[in-house]
Amino acid sequence: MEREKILVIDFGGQYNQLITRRVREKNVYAEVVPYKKALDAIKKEKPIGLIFTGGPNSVYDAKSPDIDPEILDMGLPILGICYGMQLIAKNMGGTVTKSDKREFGKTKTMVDPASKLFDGLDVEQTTWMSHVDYVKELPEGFRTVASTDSCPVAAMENREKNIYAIQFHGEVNHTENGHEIIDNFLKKVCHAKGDWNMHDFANEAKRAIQEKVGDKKVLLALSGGVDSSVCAKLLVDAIGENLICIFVDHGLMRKNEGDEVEEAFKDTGMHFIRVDAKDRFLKRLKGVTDPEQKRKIIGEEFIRVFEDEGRKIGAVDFLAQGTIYPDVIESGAGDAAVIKSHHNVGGLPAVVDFKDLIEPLRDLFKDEVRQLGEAIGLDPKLVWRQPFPGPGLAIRVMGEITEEKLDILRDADYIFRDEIAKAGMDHDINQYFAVLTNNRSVGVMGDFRTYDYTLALRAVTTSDFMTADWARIPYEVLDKVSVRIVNEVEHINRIVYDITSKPPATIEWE
Ligand SMILES: Nc1ncnc2c1ncn2[C@@H]1O[C@H](COP(=O)(O)OP(=O)(O)OP(=O)(O)O)[C@@H](O)[C@H]1O
Ligand SMILES: O=c1[nH]c(=O)c2[nH+]cn([C@@H]3O[C@H](COP(=O)(O)O)[C@@H](O)[C@H]3O)c2[nH]1
Ligand SMILES: NC(=O)CC[C@H](N)C(=O)O
Ligand SMILES: [Mg+2]
Repeated sequence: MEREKILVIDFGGQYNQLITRRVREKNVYAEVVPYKKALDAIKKEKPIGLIFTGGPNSVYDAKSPDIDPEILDMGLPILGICYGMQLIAKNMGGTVTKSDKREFGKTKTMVDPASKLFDGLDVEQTTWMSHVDYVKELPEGFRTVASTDSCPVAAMENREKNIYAIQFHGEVNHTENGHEIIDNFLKKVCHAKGDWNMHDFANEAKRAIQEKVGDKKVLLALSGGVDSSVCAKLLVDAIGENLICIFVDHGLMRKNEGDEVEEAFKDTGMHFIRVDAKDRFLKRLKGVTDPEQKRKIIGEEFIRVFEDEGRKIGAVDFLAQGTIYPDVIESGAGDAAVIKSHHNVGGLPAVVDFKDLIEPLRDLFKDEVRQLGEAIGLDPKLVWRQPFPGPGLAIRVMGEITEEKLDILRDADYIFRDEIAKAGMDHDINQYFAVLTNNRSVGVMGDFRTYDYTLALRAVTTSDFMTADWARIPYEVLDKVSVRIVNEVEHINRIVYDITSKPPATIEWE
């Protein structure tokens, strides 16, 4: 049976993957397609509808991304968002112009509930806008179905042609009823049944893996974290004994973590290898202080370890990794800016043993990965672990990495995690850890002067790790953590709590 699918046509917007995710949340499968490949993809995939994304350009610039006009005549339901709406207007005979003021942020919007898009909603809505260009004249056959004080056409529709468009971003949470609007498009315009779920995703991912791998061997980079553990389960279900899991103990793990990971996979029947690579990682990181340089060295060294292990096994064609969407986007995929280079993104180095990468989770957000883990029956302890970055404590020791600093950080971090668990907050806070800053300050202990490190505590709440808020940990808990750490861990005499959200900060400090 053909699965219902929505294609999200990418014009370079920041929220494209978020759009696909909103669609998947409504139990309709969706995937992003670059605009240049849209026509081919439509013919091949036979979607039930299209969504055109936003984008940074202006439609009237000659060099801007455009749509193949044939697509607008195929009779497929279309939802244009922002740039996507402007493209529809331009291509169908309307006009788009630059406004003299930018409309940005939450905006009062009057909608017409008689439009299928706004069915069931009140006339007055809050939407989230981010644009300077706007549709000045409607294309023929369209009518206005929403407006704001400064934007006469905040949404338009052509019922006969099943083409709908919104100037605001319905995919972001700041648009009060964005979920309903997208759901209306799916159910009332595309007539989606909405019967897709993570079990289907798992089955298709397994089938794709089997097809790609055949009877060859796959080496999985397994950290014991959520993403690679979900990958391990998916792969072992798909290819059984042809899967070999390599856990690299790079000496940058948290206290006791290496043993815990080994314990978790020991009796699963999977082929599991723990590699002690501490010396080679620390040697390469010696004297390195720049965060991006640390990340690049670690990413490269990981691959070299996998290669060495692959050679020992012989004839391993594929390297699998638990790369997920936020890793990809923050490392600067497509036209997005590089925030930080995640160690596992950027593809394989030019000279490498492996023929290809297998990354079945590349399109998913963290919480979707967890849903998938639950759907395929992964141990809940693994599904609900807090994430831990591949470069490990290397990016939590500011400045140069030494064994002494790593040990200080491990002990302090352990106490912080222990107290959070004792306070029963380990499920409410999505990620929490300590950072050893490169700052020293003067203190007094037992009548003596100390001149020691400042430790920072970081704790955040988030569902997708793309944005995050700092966790409101009660003072009493922070107090306990602080007293314990300065008493139990030598060389820390001052503790600060990080109260920045993401953005503008990131979760990790480097
Ligand atoms: N110590 C390690 N040994 C082997 N592979 C690793 C290690 N650390 C990271 N990786 C690889 O890099 C990928 C990305 O790391 P990342 O930390 O984002 O994911 P994870 O560890 O699987 O899950 P989580 O985000 O929950 O920690 C992992 O999925 C895994 O394939
Ligand atoms: O595997 C990883 N390799 C990396 O290089 C990396 N950098 C950040 N992280 C994790 O990603 C999430 C978002 O982190 P940031 O807000 O610091 O970018 C948080 O969960 C971070 O712990 C990484 N994970
Ligand atoms: N976010 C967008 O898609 C912006 C579209 C267009 N560049 C504008 O400013 O109106
Ligand atoms: Mg990890």
